[in-house]
Amino acid sequence: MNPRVEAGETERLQERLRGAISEEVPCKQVQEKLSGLVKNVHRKLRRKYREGKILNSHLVFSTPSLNLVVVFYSSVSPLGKIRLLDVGSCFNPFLRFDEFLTVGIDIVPAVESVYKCDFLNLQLQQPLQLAGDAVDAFLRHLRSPIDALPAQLFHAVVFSLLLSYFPSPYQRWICCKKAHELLQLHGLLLIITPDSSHQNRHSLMMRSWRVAVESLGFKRCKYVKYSHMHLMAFRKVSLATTSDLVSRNYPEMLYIPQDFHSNEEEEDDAAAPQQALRSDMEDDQLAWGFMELPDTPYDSDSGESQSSSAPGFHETDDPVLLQT
Ligand SMILES: C[S@@+](CC[C@H](N)C(=O)[O-])C[C@H]1O[C@@H](n2cnc3c(N)ncnc32)[C@H](O)[C@@H]1O
Repeated sequence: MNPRVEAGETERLQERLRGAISEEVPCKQVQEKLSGLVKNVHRKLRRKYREGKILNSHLVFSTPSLNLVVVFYSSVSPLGKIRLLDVGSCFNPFLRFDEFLTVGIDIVPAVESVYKCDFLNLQLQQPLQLAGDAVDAFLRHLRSPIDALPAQLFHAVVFSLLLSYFPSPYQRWICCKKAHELLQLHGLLLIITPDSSHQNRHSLMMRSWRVAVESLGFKRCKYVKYSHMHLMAFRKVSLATTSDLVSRNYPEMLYIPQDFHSNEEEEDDAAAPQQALRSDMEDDQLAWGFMELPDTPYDSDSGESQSSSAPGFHETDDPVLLQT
């Protein structure tokens, strides 16, 4: 049971969910607009990074996840590259890592190497019946825009700062479901999602996400909380999803605090432009908020602090990784 769903709240949530589903098509234009706005912030962040003012947020966030993918697959697939799909890739940050055959997709790509693709509307096709080399060749010859991909194509799918971008839990759910279909059995889904609170205030939310994602046929094998970030790795352990999807309302378990803001609150925000405008100093502070130090993780899901100083890679409960 979703811990946030109390008596009487279920109906309201279902109402919102129904609204979100029916609004999906016009939503595309809104998302493209939103995406443009976010890209401006990213452009600013990258400029400041180049000027030496901040670290590259993506690389800092992603390092532990990269370690996880590389360690995992070096045992399973010693030959060939790790086929990695970066959804909402923006500027293709994984391209520079030799270990990966990276496919970056985005609804509004910021660089030419990223393929244009609306992941929510991506069509899934039958898996390719090809040898590994031929699958790699297929990926190297993709053309933009991508409207469809074969199932079971990738070793890893990355959602870095993607899920919280969507305005409805149902859309986050669709993303996780597509990731499950696109992954080979034992493949990894890596989710990196921001958290406004550096305490473990949102640990119930993360537990809720875990239940929802696992119901699709995943098993969580890694979780790290940085002060303003959650990193989760899920392994695809089953080709099938659970059969009680509807009765358990799993999609709504992928909630974020903003989902519970009322329309009035949203309108108040929109009607107060001077509050939304930030000074350069506030922008800098925001940028610093994106910067994470990889040596201060703690597991807010268990309530335990992780004291190891190894930068963000502490594997304790993944049987395959333990064998390596
Ligand atoms: C917050 S940015 C994250 C960028 C990058 N992954 C990172 O970690 O820095 C979210 C990205 O998701 C993209 N996006 C939003 N909706 C999408 C969709 N339906 N399909 C593909 N990408 C989408 C946006 O264009 C944006 O580039």
